Amino acid sequence: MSTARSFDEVGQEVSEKSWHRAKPLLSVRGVAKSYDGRVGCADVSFDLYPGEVMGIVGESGSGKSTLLNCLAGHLTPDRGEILFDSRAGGLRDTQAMSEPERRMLARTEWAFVHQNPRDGLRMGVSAGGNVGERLMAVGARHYGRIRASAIDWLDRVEIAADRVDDRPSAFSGGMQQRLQIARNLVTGPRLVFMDEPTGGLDVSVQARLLDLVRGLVREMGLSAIVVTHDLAVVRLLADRLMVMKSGQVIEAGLTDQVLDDPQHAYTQLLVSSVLQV
Ligand SMILES: Nc1ncnc2c1ncn2[C@@H]1O[C@H](COP(=O)(O)OP(=O)(O)OP(=O)(O)O)[C@@H](O)[C@H]1O
Repeated sequence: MSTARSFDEVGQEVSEKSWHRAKPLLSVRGVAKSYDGRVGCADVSFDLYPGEVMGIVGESGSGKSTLLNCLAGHLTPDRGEILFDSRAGGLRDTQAMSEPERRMLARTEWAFVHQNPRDGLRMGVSAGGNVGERLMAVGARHYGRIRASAIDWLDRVEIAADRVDDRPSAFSGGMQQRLQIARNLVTGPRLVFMDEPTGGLDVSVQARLLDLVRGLVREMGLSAIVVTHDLAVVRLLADRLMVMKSGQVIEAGLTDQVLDDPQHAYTQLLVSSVLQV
């Protein structure tokens, strides 16, 4: 059997190596998930590099959430492989991990920002408690330092220190979302999954939140996977983009390239429908 590779394969490998100069943080190969025969997502493969933000766009029902939940370990794919280059144990097959190992990964190296802050916050616990308990979950014990860290993180997400003892239910939607982000980032994760992070917010609140997220992602060198139906969100946040339709990735590439020169008719429709608004 010949082991020779085509010119394209070698060229792609060389250009990826020189472009990223790093090992992928997350490698996804052939991930598929169906619900009683209905396709959720099918045969999705990509690499995510350290410090890179990948956007996933597509219309409602195209499989974005199914894919994100498979990647984050909330759903078990029917097929495929998800490898994560963990700080603790090097390259790990996330599906082969035990449940406690996966929970530890989710607390330390991963974060998940839900569309609805209520799904990612403890509404009965103070703002400071929401942030501080994440530090306690990874071993912090000194009350003064935990509270100081919590106040520092509230400041980073533009929540005044005098709101530290208020419950999230006393916050606006935008503040709740910023608190959810603080709670997720306080432990210094490497990979953040975001499901429609600006969904359900007013346009002006969305813009401010996006600016904040973009600043934090850059400052912390985070890798992120952002699911959205809003092309403005990916334009601002994502380095690369995958477009999904009926569970399949139909187009992928650098965000500006895909949005400025969409190749697939469906992507062209998505882009032009936004331009007409
Ligand atoms: N729990 C479920 N049971 C059965 N079918 C499901 C379930 N969740 C999703 N699906 C189906 O899988 C397909 C993909 O849905 P998914 O929610 O992943 O899409 P999406 O792009 O995230 O949509 P939206 O933007 O509306 O959240 C759809 O046909 C949907 O009906």
